[in-house]
Amino acid sequence: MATQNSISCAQIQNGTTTPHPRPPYIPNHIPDPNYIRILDTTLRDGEQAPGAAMTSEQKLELARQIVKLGVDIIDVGFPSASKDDFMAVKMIAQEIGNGEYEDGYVPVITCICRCNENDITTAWEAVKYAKRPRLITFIATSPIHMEYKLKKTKEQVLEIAPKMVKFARSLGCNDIQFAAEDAARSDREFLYQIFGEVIKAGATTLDIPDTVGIMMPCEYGKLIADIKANTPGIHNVIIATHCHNDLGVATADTLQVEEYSGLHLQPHKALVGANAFVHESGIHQVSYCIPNNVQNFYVMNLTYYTTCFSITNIKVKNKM
Ligand SMILES: CC(C)C(=O)C(=O)O
Repeated sequence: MATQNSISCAQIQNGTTTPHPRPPYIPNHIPDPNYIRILDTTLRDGEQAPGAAMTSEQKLELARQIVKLGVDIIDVGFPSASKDDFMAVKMIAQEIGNGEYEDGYVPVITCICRCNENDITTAWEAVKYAKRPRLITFIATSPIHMEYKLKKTKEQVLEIAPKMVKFARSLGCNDIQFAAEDAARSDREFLYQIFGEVIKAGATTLDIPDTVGIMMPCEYGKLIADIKANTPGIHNVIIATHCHNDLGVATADTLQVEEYSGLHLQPHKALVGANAFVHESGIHQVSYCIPNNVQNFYVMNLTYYTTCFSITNIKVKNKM
């Protein structure tokens, strides 16, 4: 399978390509504070872009290419969406999820499911064939989504989320990513509360999506920082970012995320890299920061990884 490990922030900062040893996989903890897990969601969120539908065979073929990048986690579909997507997840879990990278790492295979028993059971039936299966279960937490899409109150959502995480656990899944859909437009206090509850229920990763790509970089960075500072039990889980590019600011958002994670952009990145708009005569000096501690953090389909890995994974979503 893959020919190289994932990259570390030190590598990005130095612009080197020397493989950084991948730490052992523990669902809710990354033993090396300088290591950042990469989740590729081309086959799930990428495929949800209008007009981007793939057959299960095409998804399997693409999954065979994606693993060559050495990504840690692959989000491969939405099994409840269709029989074919169920098949795609199952086939990828069986083949790719039982393979091994050259460094001995077995990639995590994941898929999404709404916070209800049917979706979770269906998703588990599809993904459980992988050696390292993960479920991403999500529910909307913003007022607009809860009122008009879910037609549920905050209290109901707060009751459902931990209950469904426990349900997923009861099926035998010990790697559960909980996503607060539309987190960017959600009430902060509510986020701290629901995240605290799903951690207690057994979630191993918290996923904080800017679902409609609405946030400016400083706002997204502040959201992550606030969640880190205020969520009970946050040190027992991994934080996952998930930026959409609807306003064309996913790269900029990622740069802010960069500040909190200590994961730095390669200097030659077009437009935003340290070398952009700088010439050799030496009059433009650009400072470069040393990474902070980045324990328990990973990034997901961020645009500068799309540059590193040549994955195009930008999607347009219908707005609620
Ligand atoms: C379901 C979640 C993870 C999502 O894709 C989003 O909110 O953008």
